[in-house]
Amino acid sequence: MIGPVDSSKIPRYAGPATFARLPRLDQVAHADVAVVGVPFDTGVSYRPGARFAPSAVREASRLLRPYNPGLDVSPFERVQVADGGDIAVNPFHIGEAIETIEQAAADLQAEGTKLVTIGGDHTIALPLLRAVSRIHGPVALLHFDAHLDTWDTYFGEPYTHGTPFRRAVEDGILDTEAISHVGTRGPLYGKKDLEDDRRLGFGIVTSSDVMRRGVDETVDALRQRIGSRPLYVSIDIDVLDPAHAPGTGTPEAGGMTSRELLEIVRGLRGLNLVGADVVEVAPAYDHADITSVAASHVAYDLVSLLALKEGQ
Ligand SMILES: N=C(N)NCCCC(=O)O
Ligand SMILES: [Zn+2]
Ligand SMILES: [Zn+2]
Repeated sequence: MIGPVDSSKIPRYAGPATFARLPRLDQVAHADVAVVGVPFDTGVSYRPGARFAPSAVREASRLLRPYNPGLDVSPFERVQVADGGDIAVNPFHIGEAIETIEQAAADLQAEGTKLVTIGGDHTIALPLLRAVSRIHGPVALLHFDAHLDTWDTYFGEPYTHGTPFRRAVEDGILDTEAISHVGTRGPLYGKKDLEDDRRLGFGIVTSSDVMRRGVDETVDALRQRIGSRPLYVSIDIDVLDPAHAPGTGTPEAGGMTSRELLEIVRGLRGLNLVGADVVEVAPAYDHADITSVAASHVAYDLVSLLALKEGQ
């Protein structure tokens, strides 16, 4: 196993950044888990800039340490984890970008590598789900987000960051017995948004539900719905309150704390996780790397969950 650069020997701020100072994919014979950037933000409806998230999150991940006490695992000793670099996506053509992302993710997964991707805007969840469903069939989905992202079109366009999960249901790549939004809040276009969303099969745990029920009850309910199904986790960083994640494109007041999000993610231990993404970090709106640090820690916990599962 090739682990991260030892920060007790080489200062953690030295050298080019890979996620958690891990080796690059081309420096290992095989990776069980890869962290891959998808610098694409052509699908946004408001503030742009998520294309810069992969490099900002890598920079913010320099302080991650190799033992994860929250999950009692040293993920980089348990399985080979590597930084897969960025997928080179066309910023001028959303349709082509979606195809490139699906193919790149499918190629990596064909080698037996599980992916944690760093967006990019939420458009990228669609091709990533398409790629995992090629292997696993329809997957359960846990979607952490202030937004539903099940709207139909924006300006007549079907592929945007507000529409990936409607397209995914239409594609038949989600197991609609087990798809949930977590952290939903904020104004909608109309009540119909919620009716359409329910008709697609989604369950909703709002941000207020999390606050009222607490982490443990929330986790229990989510786990029951998911069972042993293959599970994909998509985390829009705007699920966090703007106080915890100012650096994002469509912020909504009244969100979860980063502590709540991390605890819920850790509560997914033992489930059949097959892939995950962390999207919508927009570094230009960030302050003191608050958002990139939160995203790097969430990604670290997702990698740890995969390491626990893959290293069995
Ligand atoms: N941040 C994501 N993924 N979607 C937000 C879309 C909200 C809107 O423009 O109405
Ligand atoms: Zn969102
Ligand atoms: Zn979203």
